[in-house]
Amino acid sequence: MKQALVCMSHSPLLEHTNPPEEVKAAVEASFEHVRAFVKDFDPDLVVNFGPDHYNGFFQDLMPPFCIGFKAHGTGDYDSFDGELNVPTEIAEDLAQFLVDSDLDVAISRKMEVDHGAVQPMEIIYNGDPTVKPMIPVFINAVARPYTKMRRVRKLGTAIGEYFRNSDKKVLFIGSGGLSHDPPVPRFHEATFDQKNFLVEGRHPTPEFRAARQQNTINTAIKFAAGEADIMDLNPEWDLEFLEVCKSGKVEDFDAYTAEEMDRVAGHSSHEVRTWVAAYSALRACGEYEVTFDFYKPIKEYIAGFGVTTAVVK
Ligand SMILES: O=C(O)CCc1cccc(O)c1O
Ligand SMILES: [Fe+2]
Repeated sequence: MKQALVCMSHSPLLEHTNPPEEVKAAVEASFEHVRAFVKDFDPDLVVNFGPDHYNGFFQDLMPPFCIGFKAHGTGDYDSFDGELNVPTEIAEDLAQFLVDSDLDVAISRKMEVDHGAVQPMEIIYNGDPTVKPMIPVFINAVARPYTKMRRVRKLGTAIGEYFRNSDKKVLFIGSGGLSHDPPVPRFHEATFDQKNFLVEGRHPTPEFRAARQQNTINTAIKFAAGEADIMDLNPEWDLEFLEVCKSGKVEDFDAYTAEEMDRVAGHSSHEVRTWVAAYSALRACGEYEVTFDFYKPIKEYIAGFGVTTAVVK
């Protein structure tokens, strides 16, 4: 078994809000399963498909995709703050392969990644995402225009092709989703100050960051109480998406459009793009089997919370 996958929702609220005990226990049990799965697979290398929430990427220069040659964590919500363990030469070679495959990706030698990118690795490796070499692949999930899902699938497929015959054991990670609508400003609906933040907000003051995070926490608490002004979770949409993941028919992801996702699954449902890339990468390595899946809509986390593992058959 040379390739495996973990796709899971993330939420910065895991440590900040309080779902019922049985919900917390079920989520923790799913994390425990993922840890055991990865321990057993024992990857040599991780390819981490992650979104960003205006901590690393802003609208001064927003690429659809970016391969990190070097990267560090921004430490938002007490997530990992420091240099990540990126195998630069492999990342460079991968980027060349992608361009040669007609996939014109951006690259960064100083990529900043937030909780959305590092949380699965932190969960798997008890808080330390540097335990294994990791290539961070950024996928825009917050700023229009969104690439077609087909392009995300093609990116994932090409990355899978790159690793298909590698002698390294590769773990593909997708982080985010499923349906959810946390309070991330959207440019055309934003106030003057929010617009300024979306363009110029890199490296905020500690006070600004704390206020922003507190606003998300307050929204989650209100949402759980049925009082927040954000879109509801959509378990039906989530379960359907999980069925596509399980089917192995990654072309079926192409039918998802940004308009419909915004309308029915919330403005951050675009984070499932990371799953589409990861599942497409795995599929390019061979027929796969989903070996574990967990799902619960969790308002306290503002997330249709899904966790899956898969291996090439
Ligand atoms: O910090 C932010 O702007 C958004 C935080 C956030 C909240 C709930 C679910 C998520 O996936 C997420 O990222
Ligand atoms: Fe997120």
